[in-house]
Formats: sequence, C-alpha cells, structure tokens
Amino acid sequence: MKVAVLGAAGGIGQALSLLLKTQLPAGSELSLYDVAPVVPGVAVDLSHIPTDVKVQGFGKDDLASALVGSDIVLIPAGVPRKPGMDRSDLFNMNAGIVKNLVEGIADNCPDACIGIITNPVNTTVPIAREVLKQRGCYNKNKLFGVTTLDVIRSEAFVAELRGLNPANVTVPVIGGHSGTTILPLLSQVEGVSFTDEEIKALTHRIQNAGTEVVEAKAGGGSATLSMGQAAARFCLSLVKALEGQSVVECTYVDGGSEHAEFFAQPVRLGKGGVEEVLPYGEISAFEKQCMNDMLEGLKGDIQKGIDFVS
Ligand SMILES: NC(=O)C1=CN([C@@H]2O[C@H](COP(=O)(O)OP(=O)(O)OC[C@H]3O[C@@H](n4cnc5c(N)ncnc54)[C@H](O)[C@@H]3O)[C@@H](O)[C@H]2O)C=CC1
Ligand SMILES: O=C([O-])CC(=O)C(=O)O
Repeated sequence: MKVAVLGAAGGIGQALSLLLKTQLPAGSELSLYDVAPVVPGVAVDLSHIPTDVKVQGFGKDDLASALVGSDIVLIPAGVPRKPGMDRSDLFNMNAGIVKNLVEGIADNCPDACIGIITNPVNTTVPIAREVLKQRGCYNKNKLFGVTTLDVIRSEAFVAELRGLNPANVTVPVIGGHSGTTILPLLSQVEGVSFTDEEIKALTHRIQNAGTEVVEAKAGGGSATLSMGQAAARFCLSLVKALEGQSVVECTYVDGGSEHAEFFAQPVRLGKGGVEEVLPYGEISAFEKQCMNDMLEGLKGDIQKGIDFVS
C-alpha cells in the first residue's frame, strides 16, 4: 500500500504523516510531498521511527515521483484560516493549489483514492472532480472530501457532556464541511438523549468548532493535531477497505444524495472505494429544518468549484 501526503510539511501534514508512519500496515510506503524546502527533513525525521513503513520526501519539482504508484493520496496542502475569516475566504488561495495537485494525480496515479482536506472542502472537492473529468479519469467512487474531523469532534463533545467514554460514542455527521452545512445527527446517538436546548447548543458548537480552534490559536492557524488524527482515521479505514474489509465512514462524496451533487453521509467503503452510499436514516424535525436552511448555501459552494474549472 502506498500513501502520498501532499502538503506533508504543514501543520496537518506533519501530524498526519507521524500517525501514518506508526499505524500503516507493515510493508507500506509513505510518500511526502510539499513545496516547502523542509519536506526532505520531515521524511528523514520520520524515517528514524522503527516501523516497517518506508518514508520518502519529495520537494516541489518532484510531484510525479511522489505520486507514481500511490493507492491513496491525501491533500492537506494550502492556506489555513486566520481569525475573522470564513473557510470560503480561502478559495482564492487554495482552489488553484488543489487544481494543480489533482492534475498531477490524473497524470501519475489516476486510479488512486483521493482524500481532499484543503478548505473550502465544499468547493475543493468539486474542483477535483472537474479536473479529473477533463483528464478522462474520473471515478466518483474514489474521490472523498474528508469530513472526519466533524465526526470525531461530535464524539468528543457528546462524551464530554454526558461523561461517557468517547470510544463508545458514534455520531453521524452529514451535509458539508463549513458552518451550518455541518449537520450532526444527534437524534441518532445511541443510548443518549438530549433536551432541545442541549441539541441546539451542541449542534452550534460542532458547527463552529473550527472557529473555536482558529480563535484559540490567535492567528497561528487552524486545527492541525485533531485534523491529523481525523485524516489518519479516514486513511486507515480506506486502507482496510482497499484490503477487502467493509468499513463505514461519513465522507463528502459525489452522487449519493437527492439533496446536492456532493453530500457527506455514511458510506460503505470496500476494495473499489465507495461500495455503497448508505441512507442516513430518520432525522428529527430540528435536523430537517437545519438541512433545509443550509442546502442552498451548500449548492452554491459546489457550483463555485465547478465554475472555477470550466
Ligand atoms: N477538512 C478539514 O476538516 C480541515 C481542513 N483544513 C485545511 O487544511 C489546509 C492545511 O492546513 P494546515 O496544515 O494547518 O496549513 P499549513 O500552512 O500548516 O500547511 C500547509 C502546507 O501546504 C503546503 N503547500 C502550499 N502549497 C502547496 C502546493 N502547491 N503543493 C504542495 N504543498 C503545498 C505548504 O508549504 C504547507 O507546508 C488548510 O486549507 C485548512 O483550512 C484544516 C483543518 C480541518
Ligand atoms: O476551521 C478551519 O478553518 C479548519 C477546519 O476546517 C476545521 O477545523 O474544521
């Protein structure tokens, strides 16, 4: 199994690469690419950890070598938010970065599963689709917006509120990955009930958790460590799936929803990537209202990505 991380020298990239160096199956290869000159050093540093995962670093002119033979490509390359910015404010900087990197994927490892982390995810994933379509190698079962951070935050916050072990808490999160498009299905958390006030407050906290980190970091960036963990969880699920196990994760995918062209919901992963987009089940009246209120915004985010490429 070969996993490439594009943007590997950044805050997310380094945390993610560390987790993958210690948790990928024995015999895997980890390929680290970044335009920052420190990337070979990140690879050397990680290579001193005694696990059976081979790490190689690639600088800005070596994208092709970094990508060739990859089964999974994760993209956390790009600029993070500062206080006062929305994720959509990152579009001007990050849209072109994602477009270029996905062109590289199309040219060098067109069959790889691609996990997009770069914000605004609601828009960068449609950009990736349009690029892959233009290059004639689009497989909707292999393109994912990584929304796992919304899931792990929901698990952490629910467990914290009810004094539970987070390992035993599961919360599906559907929709997109910004503000009100993030829709945690708290009505589906097993064995736990909430008052209407708790539901409102928790939903708001989950939707604004990225901003909570951005403000706490006071200009020093956005979530990197929790995102590293979230991306590692998603990647390791994908590895298991490609090896033949059936695994379910919530992720932002193409074509599985009546609501919007791209939509995050539970997906059964297998050898071919997405095996089945699962129904998200019954939702509460509050969740239905939240969904209706956010759909227009989500569709606008998606269209912006399509327009960028065409
Ligand atoms: N999907 C999600 O849930 C989350 C997404 N993010 C997003 O992830 C992105 C990265 O965040 P951080 O790691 O905190 O930023 P960072 O600034 O620490 O790292 C970004 C890295 O990308 C590299 N880079 C820039 N242009 C590149 C290119 N063309 N090719 C390869 N590498 C390139 C930079 O050199 C840098 O090392 C941001 O867009 C951020 O908004 C952040 C948190 C959660
Ligand atoms: O909020 C941000 O800019 C980064 C992000 O996507 C998150 O932490 O969920």
